[in-house]
Amino acid sequence: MAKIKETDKIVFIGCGAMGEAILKGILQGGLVRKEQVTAAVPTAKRQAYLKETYGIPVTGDNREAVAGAHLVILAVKPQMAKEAVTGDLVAALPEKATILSIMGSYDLAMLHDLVPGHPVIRTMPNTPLSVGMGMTALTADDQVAPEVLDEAEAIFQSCGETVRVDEKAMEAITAISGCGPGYFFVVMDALADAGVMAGLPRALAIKLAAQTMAGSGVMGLKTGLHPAQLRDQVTSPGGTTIAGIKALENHGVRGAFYDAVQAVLDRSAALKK
Ligand SMILES: NC(=O)C1=CN([C@@H]2O[C@H](COP(=O)(O)OP(=O)(O)OC[C@H]3O[C@@H](n4cnc5c(N)ncnc54)[C@H](OP(=O)(O)O)[C@@H]3O)[C@@H](O)[C@H]2O)C=CC1
Ligand SMILES: O=C(O)[C@@H]1CCC=N1
Repeated sequence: MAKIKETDKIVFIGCGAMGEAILKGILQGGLVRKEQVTAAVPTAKRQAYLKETYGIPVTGDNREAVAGAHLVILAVKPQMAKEAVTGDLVAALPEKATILSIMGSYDLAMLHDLVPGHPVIRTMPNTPLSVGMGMTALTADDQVAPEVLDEAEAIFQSCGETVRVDEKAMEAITAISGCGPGYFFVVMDALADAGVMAGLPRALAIKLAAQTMAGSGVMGLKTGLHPAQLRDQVTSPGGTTIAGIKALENHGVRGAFYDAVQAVLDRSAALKK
């Protein structure tokens, strides 16, 4: 894993759910010292929380935050990008600063318009980053120095897996791993509800559903087997699991995922306009 120089300053513009997950990962993983990191968020409450929890410098002034920055992580909602990254902020950026965006539906061309003249990296992380199990895709323009891209990848490797991709894959990746935790929490909640219906206490039903999802995911990763083979291992002929799977298929579970992914692609395209 690439190292980040002790003299390099990393700045978060916006530090909510995802920004904090990345911040926690790089501090806990020892990738950077807390003195190297600065966060800029507008509300006093969030500023106080980040300062107290992580001991990092925090400010409400985005321009002040980027002074001396090596890497600027844009972790605001895409709808807030133009408000957060004003012309004044761009003027205050050090000439060599690289911009790393985690904003969904914000492509490299849009990033170049936002931060003209700076190398840009586009990423799509996900919330399991906060427990060291993230999945992050990265793509960059050819202005990004290879060592800076390595450092950017190291940030996300400190809290999960990474993959470098062509930009054209980013929207589909958003629909699978970026939004995926949302789908799986719906499934977890639904399975737990069904357990409650079958008479289990709520806390036990949630634990059974969550550990089963986590264990199945790890099996998929560790065995390298096709999901259909893993499903077959659970499914005795004439047994109980196949009865449950038939009910799921009757309810169109596969079609529901095709539709979910298509809905994200459509929404992403609409947001770009
Ligand atoms: N959540 C997810 O699963 C994923 C999110 N993303 C992307 O990450 C980005 C952030 O999402 P998420 O963390 O969920 O959002 P949050 O709403 O949790 O965080 C947004 C942050 O931006 C700050 N902010 C708002 N306006 C400004 C401004 N003008 N200047 C500086 N900071 C500002 C907020 O500050 P304050 O707290 O003070 O209001 C907050 O800290 C989005 O672009 C999203 O597409 C990508 C992958 C997954
Ligand atoms: O819903 C969103 O906008 C972000 C993008 C990927 C996951 N969450």
